[in-house]
Amino acid sequence: MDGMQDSEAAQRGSRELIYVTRGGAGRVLALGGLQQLGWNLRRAPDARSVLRILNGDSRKPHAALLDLREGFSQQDLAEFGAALSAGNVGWVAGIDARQLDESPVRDLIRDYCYDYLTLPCPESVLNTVIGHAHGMASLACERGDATSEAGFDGMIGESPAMRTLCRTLRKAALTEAPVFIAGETGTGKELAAMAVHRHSRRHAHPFVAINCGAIPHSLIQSELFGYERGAFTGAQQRKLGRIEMANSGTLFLDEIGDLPLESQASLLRFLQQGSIERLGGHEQIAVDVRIISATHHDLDRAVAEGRFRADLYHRLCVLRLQQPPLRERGSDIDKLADYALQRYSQEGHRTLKGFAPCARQALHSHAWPGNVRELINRVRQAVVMAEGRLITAADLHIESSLTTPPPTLDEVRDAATRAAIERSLHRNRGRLVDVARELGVSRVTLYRLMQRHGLRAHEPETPNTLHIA
Ligand SMILES: Nc1ncnc2c1ncn2[C@@H]1O[C@H](COP(=O)(O)OP(=O)(O)OP(=O)(O)O)[C@@H](O)[C@H]1O
Repeated sequence: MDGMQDSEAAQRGSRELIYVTRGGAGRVLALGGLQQLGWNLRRAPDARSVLRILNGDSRKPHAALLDLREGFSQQDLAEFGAALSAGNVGWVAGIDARQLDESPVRDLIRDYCYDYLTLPCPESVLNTVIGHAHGMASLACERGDATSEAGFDGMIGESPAMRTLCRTLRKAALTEAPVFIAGETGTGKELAAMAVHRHSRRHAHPFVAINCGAIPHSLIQSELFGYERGAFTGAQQRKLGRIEMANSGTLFLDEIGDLPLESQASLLRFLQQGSIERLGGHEQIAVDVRIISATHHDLDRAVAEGRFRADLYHRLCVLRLQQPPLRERGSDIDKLADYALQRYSQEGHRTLKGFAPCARQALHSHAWPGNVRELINRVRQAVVMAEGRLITAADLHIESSLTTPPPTLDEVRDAATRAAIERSLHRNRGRLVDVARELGVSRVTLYRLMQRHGLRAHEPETPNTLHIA
């Protein structure tokens, strides 16, 4: 541990305070009074030291004071992201007033901090503000413990993948950083976004969702930014856009990958300026929203292919979460099925007792391309259609998957080998020497494998020949 620690206070179960500073010993001494107030003070000069402290005790709530008055370059600030979103920490930035004009400092405060203070300030003020930050971090921990059985904020699931996700969601709720949720359709991205909002300090303000993929391109600008009366034919009165409706709260941009390039530029401008202009309006309107975005498309690929702006991508993907597909969530499938049965049981005409063994087996052999949404819909339909006391695989309409047995390990290995050789042949334009080298096998082995998998070596490509007429 760097710096000081009041062991007496620690024994009393004092509150943890991380003090991040590049200032001299005097800075730390100036906070000495806080130890008497029950703070266990630990000094960290950089992001790595913060992570080291949190790794030791990641579940415990901490307050942290990030004293930005001296010694931090822009690069240092950029590197703080991971540390500022780790653990259960309520961050408070300490700055001198002029620093509020510096956009890296403003961004850091807005995205990650519970509050900020201009330093120096009276000890009582400091104690109150970091006390509140610590209180918020403690609340997040309590929620975590209380909901570990039933999932996070209504999200059913206790699989390792869901536990990891819920831990990350709780941390995300403690910050203001833009969150990007990736995941297949129906995995619960919107539910996760609502959970972050409800557990954030914006919870008393609106949560506004917009599905960028479901709105015609010609209407998306007016949906997002609103319009003034007379802005276009048919605009008979002023209409607020979704961004403005979400003021002080959270805006959930679903299927962000479908946002047309024109709207991407306008959204980026809004994120940079913190203000919007309604269509047909001339006034800049300041709007304060936290952005959570999601998509089931591969956004990295969309950036690489020029369909999504890289600068907007970096603005949106500060905290990146991955929503696991249902097929990777093991016993969560049973829990979700039981939950859906309980929820919709009154819709059926007879009292159902649960799932027959064949239904349980079917639930686990199905690939769930539509994930949780598909599972809920199938159970709901089965509740209505079931004729016995137990829901069967046939009631769920997934019996066909039972007739296809899952692949054996040998089959999986064979398929992977064949695919790897095919890809390498393609990459190396059929040159077997290079394919063998790339795959780490001898040429003889490669021939043998190709024969076994029915692969033919096509003619290696020769350089283009120039024909002169
Ligand atoms: N863990 C969960 N516990 C309970 N219900 C869930 C869970 N995950 C998803 N659901 C339910 O599944 C349905 C689909 O969830 P949601 O709309 O959040 O998915 P999505 O990933 O945003 O889908 P899409 O990509 O199609 O927009 C909703 O009815 C939601 O309530």
